Amino acid sequence: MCASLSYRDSSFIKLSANQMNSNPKTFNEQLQSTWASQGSMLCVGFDPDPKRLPPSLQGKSEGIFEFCREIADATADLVCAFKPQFAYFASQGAESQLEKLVKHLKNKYPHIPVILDSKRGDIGSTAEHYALEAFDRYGADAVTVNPYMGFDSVEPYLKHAGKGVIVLCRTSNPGGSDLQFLNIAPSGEPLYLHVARLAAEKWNSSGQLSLVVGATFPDEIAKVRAIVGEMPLLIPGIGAQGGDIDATVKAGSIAHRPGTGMMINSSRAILYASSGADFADAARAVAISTRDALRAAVKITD
Ligand SMILES: O=C(O)c1cc(=O)[nH]c(=O)n1[C@@H]1O[C@H](COP(=O)(O)O)[C@@H](O)[C@H]1O
Repeated sequence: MCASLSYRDSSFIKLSANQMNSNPKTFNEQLQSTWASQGSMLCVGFDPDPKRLPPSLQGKSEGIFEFCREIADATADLVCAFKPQFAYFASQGAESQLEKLVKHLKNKYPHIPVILDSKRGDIGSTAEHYALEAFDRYGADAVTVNPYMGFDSVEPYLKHAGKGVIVLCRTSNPGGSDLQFLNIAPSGEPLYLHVARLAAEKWNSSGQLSLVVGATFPDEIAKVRAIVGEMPLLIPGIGAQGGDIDATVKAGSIAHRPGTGMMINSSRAILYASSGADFADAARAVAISTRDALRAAVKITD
């Protein structure tokens, strides 16, 4: 973006409308497109904690929506995807604000895929309804899913052609090791690698799957990448969780396609860059520096 053009200018919005004409259909196609057109692997996450909203929005009837909309408008040219976190809305009874946010994103930035992070996992008949919730009610392009109840709990999401299904593999939290690092019979490999292998070799005939691997575990990202080929990876854990950007990008890169293959998420470090009235500008500044650090890491790796 040229220096004189602000993200608040109408010509900036027209740029997005033009990109709309070449809006590809599936989640994976959208990602391939934003990796290229935005030159970014940054995913901005919306985790709107009511206690951390700027004073002007606290207690306001649509304060959560307004906060997220401002951040989205300030960062839309910097991201490959957006990721609203369901619990932050549901805990406040703010589902209608989540619906409104996704509508805003899809109307104004139809080229940017929206991931609903709800980490659902249940028996097939119930999973069918979680899939309807994500794709029909909220209009998300992709959803995070917990695979630890097995394939019949993942399959209902795959029936929604073209939608992305992002399966937890090696999560970013320390406690993920309690189960995901356990070596399992007969191969003796850790459970998370078994999940990666199932995803790559058995579950992905429709090409809709991605995997979650935490930036806090770069060695594990590399092991997963070696198994899954070019499958997209959602990588949370930079920013507030302290994951190393250079190590993450090195580990998750696809050798012959630099700058693709990863949605590297940051939520709190961007959302709460300032607690004052300048929160959107401050979020933009951190998003720019994060995107640029990711770009620089791609150059080192290339
Ligand atoms: O699926 C996720 O998005 C996710 C998986 C994981 O392993 N770790 C993880 O932090 N997340 C989510 O990614 C976001 C990380 O937020 P920050 O730590 O604030 O950047 C939160 O919404 C988490 O729920």
